[in-house]
Amino acid sequence: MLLEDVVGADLVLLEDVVGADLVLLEDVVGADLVLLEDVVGADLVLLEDVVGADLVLLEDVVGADLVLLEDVVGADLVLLEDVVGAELILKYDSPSVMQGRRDVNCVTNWNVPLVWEGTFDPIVVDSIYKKLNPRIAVILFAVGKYTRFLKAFIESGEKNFMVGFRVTYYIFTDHKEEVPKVALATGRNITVLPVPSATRWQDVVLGRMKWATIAIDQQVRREADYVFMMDIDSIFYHRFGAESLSRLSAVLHRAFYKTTRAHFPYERRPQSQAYIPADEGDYYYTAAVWGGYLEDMYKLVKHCHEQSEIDAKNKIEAVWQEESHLNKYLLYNKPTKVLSAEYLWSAYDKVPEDIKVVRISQLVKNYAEVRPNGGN
Ligand SMILES: CC(=O)N[C@H]1[C@@H](OP(=O)(O)OP(=O)(O)OC[C@H]2O[C@@H](n3ccc(=O)[nH]c3=O)[C@H](O)[C@@H]2O)O[C@H](CO)[C@H](O)[C@@H]1O
Ligand SMILES: [Mn+2]
Repeated sequence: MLLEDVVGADLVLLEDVVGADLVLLEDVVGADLVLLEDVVGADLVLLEDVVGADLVLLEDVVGADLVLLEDVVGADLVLLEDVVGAELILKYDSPSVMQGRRDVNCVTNWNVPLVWEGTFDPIVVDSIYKKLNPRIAVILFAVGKYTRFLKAFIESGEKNFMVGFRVTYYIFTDHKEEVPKVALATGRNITVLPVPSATRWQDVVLGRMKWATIAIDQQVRREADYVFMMDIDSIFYHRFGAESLSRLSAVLHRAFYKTTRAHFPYERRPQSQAYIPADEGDYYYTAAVWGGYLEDMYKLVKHCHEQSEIDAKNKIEAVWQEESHLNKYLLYNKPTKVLSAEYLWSAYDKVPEDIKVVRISQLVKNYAEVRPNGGN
């Protein structure tokens, strides 16, 4: 079975290929979707020079000795589902020491990656983490009127967030009846957790540190290897994959990544535990997307919760609530990966030249209408 020089098709579909010795797909250029399904009994399944496909999906490949992916370039995602019994070999161009992004810095001054589109091969990265098959928890809050954001967040997450990995969305809400039924891929789940209603939005955002600490202690620790914390008022538009994983990964806030510390909205009052002196600071990180190894995340959320309790006793609330405490923590406990603002953009802002893809973006919302005490 041979398919060669397929150029410009939207969909290339090979289904129910039974009993062929060799299944060969070669020079498939510009297809949106390349789908190989129910290939039974072939000795060798070979995908070569598949260029520019959005998604390459191999499903139910049974009884092949070898599945060889050679020069599959530019796909956002290569997904192998129920490929049973075959040895998988990935072949790709030799990585270059000389070529790469030149328009942005790709490493921090403590020598960890600063992740941008073009600094990693998504297929190679995913295949590394696939072997570990990590369980990924996403801790979310949908309190009060914010339940309206759940459906689009999860539906778009299913298409773009850690596709092919095991993911559980832990949703803290005071309106569990408003959690939508969303079709999830295999290995993916939703767990709903109760949280009290709030009269101040500040209590919800700051309280995220407390409830995450409790949830990890009581449940998540047994069920996940990595934890992400995310705002719910966002939509995924593009791949957000295993390149984001590390012990502690934080995202550059889109509004401040081109400025210097003098302009960062850190907590500058020494009375708060989140205080950062004027001549200190690396980056300004958003509290709307961040993640890491479960125990590293636990230490972080617990510490920030305790710091905010001390603040409360002293009758002070950090200027940007949990985000201020997060920034303080990350200044003295450096993240092991820094993700560019691709990992959280906003519909409020134009996308500049250096942001090649918007992976997830905050929605425009009517703050006064959606928050219990209005305003921002
Ligand atoms: C891009 C960015 O930097 N975002 C930060 C900014 O976001 P925003 O101004 O977008 O804050 P927000 O209103 O989205 O609140 C943060 C999150 O808390 C939850 N929520 C909030 C209020 C409420 O009544 N119910 C509810 O469920 C919900 O998950 C929401 O997404 O300011 C917040 C408060 O300082 C947080 O630091 C956010 O991370
Ligand atoms: Mn938000």
